[in-house]
Amino acid sequence: MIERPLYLDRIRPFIGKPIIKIVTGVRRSGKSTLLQLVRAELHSQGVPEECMLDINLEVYANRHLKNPNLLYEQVKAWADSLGGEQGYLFLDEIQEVESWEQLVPGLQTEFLVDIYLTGSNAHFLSGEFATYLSGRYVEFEVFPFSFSEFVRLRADDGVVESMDEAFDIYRVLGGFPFLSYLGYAPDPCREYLLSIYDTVVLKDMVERESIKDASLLGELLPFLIANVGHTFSGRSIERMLEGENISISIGSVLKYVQVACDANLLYRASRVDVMSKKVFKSQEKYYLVDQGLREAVYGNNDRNIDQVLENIVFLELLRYGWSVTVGDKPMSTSDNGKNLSVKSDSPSREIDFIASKGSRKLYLQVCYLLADESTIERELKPLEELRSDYPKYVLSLDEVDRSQKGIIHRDIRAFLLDSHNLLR
Ligand SMILES: Nc1ncnc2c1ncn2[C@@H]1O[C@H](COP(=O)(O)OP(=O)(O)OP(=O)(O)O)[C@@H](O)[C@H]1O
Repeated sequence: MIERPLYLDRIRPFIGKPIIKIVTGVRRSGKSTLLQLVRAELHSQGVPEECMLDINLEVYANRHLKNPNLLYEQVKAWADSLGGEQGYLFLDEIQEVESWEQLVPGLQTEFLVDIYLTGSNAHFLSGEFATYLSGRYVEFEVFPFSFSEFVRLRADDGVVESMDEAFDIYRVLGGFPFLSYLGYAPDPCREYLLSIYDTVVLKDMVERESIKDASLLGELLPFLIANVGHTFSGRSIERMLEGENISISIGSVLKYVQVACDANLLYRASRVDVMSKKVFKSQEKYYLVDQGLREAVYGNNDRNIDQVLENIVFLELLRYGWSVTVGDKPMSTSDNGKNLSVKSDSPSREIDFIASKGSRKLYLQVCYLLADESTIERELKPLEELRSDYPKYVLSLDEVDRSQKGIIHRDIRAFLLDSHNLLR
């Protein structure tokens, strides 16, 4: 098991404080394991085992605890036994408990225990949840491994390889932690990733949202996954699917896309005019929570390398808490706006990502190789024309440094390995 300082550093200030800690994220991204890391940290600080109660509500042996009254009784018995010592309560897959959002805040106030919950995001979005827990929780979203976590895990597993070799695996198979147990062998990894995909679709989308036409969703999702990083509109998708004899209304497209976002499968980057800050409706781009899922569902990660690299950088920015939009028409503009942006369709005018975090901002272009003068011009020009003191990056797989005119060129792999310093 590798440490995940990216998340632990964020959770740490809240440990022992009277606020509920909720760990969300796509299935199998490492939420339960993160809670184990929190427990290990408490342990190393001298918190005795009996002061921690860990209940996984998906385990068969705990099925009776899905009844909130029985869960309440069990927590009460444990809390009473602590004789005034601080208790730490870990409830894994809390959505399994009926009306959990009514139970949990009461546990905190009645027994003064420090509470940690996990569940997939889709389950934390209900109106009920907001009513009962508003202002009483902090949320931490866990993503599959970043490239640097992936490299750390490979090193822990004793694998000796170059950064390029490691990245070639990562950009195809992605960062789901369990893949290391499969030795990153392509076929078993593909099967494993498809099983995650199927579970997310079935449990977090179809069942939860009571989607009647699951087969339509099954047709739409692979299409969206194939097109990550491309500009999207409900109408363009409707038309393209029509070409394949699939009939779907714009309303259904938009609804299904939202459901995929709620399930932490897709992430939206809206497009903004860098000058006016106007948001262009329906010209968004979507990215997938993990590029390995794209390879499993659609394939072609090797061929569609530009899209995959964009996806990797977008997710890295989210991991570090940046908000990301797509930037349009950056000609002769200055930048006081918030958010990160994506490319427009007029090549010389787009900026792949505008990322914002508090008062910080970054402009980033992502491409495979700055192979010729026209590519260099296309990628660098929009940044050159932007009058801004914020850092401007061009990220590619070139090893030759093409930094110029205030634009920092970085090898994507090196950027990702240094993101703890650059993006924190
Ligand atoms: N930090 C880590 N180091 C090594 N392996 C990990 C790490 N985190 C998770 N894993 C492995 O990945 C798999 C999934 O992890 P985990 O069960 O924590 O995910 P989860 O998000 O809680 O899953 P689910 O959504 O199904 O509840 C497990 O096999 C676990 O051992």
